[in-house]
Amino acid sequence: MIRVGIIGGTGYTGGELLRLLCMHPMAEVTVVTSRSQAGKPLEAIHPNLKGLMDLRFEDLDPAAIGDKCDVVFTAVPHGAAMSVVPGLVDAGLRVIDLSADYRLPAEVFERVYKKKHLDPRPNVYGLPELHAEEIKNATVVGNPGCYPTGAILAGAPLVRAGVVERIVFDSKSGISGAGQEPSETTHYPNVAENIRAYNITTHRHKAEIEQELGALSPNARFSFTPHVIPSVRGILTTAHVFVNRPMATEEVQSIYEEFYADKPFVRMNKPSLANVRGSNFCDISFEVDEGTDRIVVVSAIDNMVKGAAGQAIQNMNIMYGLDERTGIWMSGLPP
Ligand SMILES: NC(=O)C1=CN([C@@H]2O[C@H](COP(=O)(O)OP(=O)(O)OC[C@H]3O[C@@H](n4cnc5c(N)ncnc54)[C@H](OP(=O)(O)O)[C@@H]3O)[C@@H](O)[C@H]2O)C=CC1
Ligand SMILES: CC(=O)N[C@@H](CCC(=O)OP(=O)(O)O)C(=O)O
Repeated sequence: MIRVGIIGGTGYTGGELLRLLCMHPMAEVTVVTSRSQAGKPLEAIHPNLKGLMDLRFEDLDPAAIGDKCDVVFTAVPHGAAMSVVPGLVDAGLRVIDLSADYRLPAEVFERVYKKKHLDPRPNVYGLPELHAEEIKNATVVGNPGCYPTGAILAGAPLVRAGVVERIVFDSKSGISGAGQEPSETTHYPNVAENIRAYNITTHRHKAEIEQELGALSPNARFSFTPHVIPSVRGILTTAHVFVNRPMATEEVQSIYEEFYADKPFVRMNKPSLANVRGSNFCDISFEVDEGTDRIVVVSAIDNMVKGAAGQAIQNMNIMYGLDERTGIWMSGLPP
């Protein structure tokens, strides 16, 4: 059994890690930390866990966690993770960080997040469909952001094929992406029956998209605009892909099928938030805009699963030599 710790277990992604790990046959959660709820049972914050996990929230003590765990998920805000990760690594633990602290090189992080990086180290970008080999042996994995997961998976096959001039990503997210702390933007009357674009040209996730897709084709250009929609979960991304030569539907289809041939969590399937809710799938489809230089690619993920906790468990499976589907394959054990 892999012994698992969760730092920040009261939050949305911490709760989602707990929900999914209940179903993992090779992992056992042994420690869950919280600054605000230490001493209380998990079900005080996550009533869905009643009768499933007999644990209490604890204070964060890296040495004690080192004795009780093999791997730790840090599910805390940006900037907070890099304060705790060095202590966890010193205690002999492997870390999968759900925040943005280990996704970008320190100098890029400092420019984008306008914060000093306290723990610069080579980053392993935890998108298994692109980086499984590096993830296998990593000590610290930077789990991707939710928007970049849907955007990169939508664009990567055509970008790697060398046909892309430019992609404009237009993404719509459910409000759980903003975390459990209430705010004016998450207040029900401001979300219900409403759609809002924000950080229209400047969202911090553009740097992750540029890092990953730019590595596949250095001259391609990328734009990204996020929106919040009145849903709790899910991100639908429409990628307007401008290509440098005419392409037939059959050619695009075979580029996607080949790229994702052995990637079980990416399905060529009509994307809708309902089809991926609660699952680790990224569904993708496309349409060639005949007579123009545009191909429209659409992807859908659950931001809390493939965009966060599910992908983090997929990374853990790869780090421990398990089938990457273990515990997160909806029909139980992989065949
Ligand atoms: N929500 C989503 O869809 C996604 C989120 N992420 C990222 O994952 C991380 C967690 O997100 P999410 O679960 O939504 O966040 P939440 O705000 O829901 O939860 C974060 C938890 O971290 C703890 N915490 C808050 N501040 C600090 C701090 N300074 N030091 C230590 N612990 C702290 C809090 O628990 P307590 O006060 O009890 O200690 C809180 O419950 C974030 O970095 C987020 O950006 C990534 C992908 C998707
Ligand atoms: C709707 C919403 O507010 N979304 C968040 C992204 C959440 C996320 O998962 O990204 P990180 O892991 O990088 O925080 C935002 O735009 O900041």
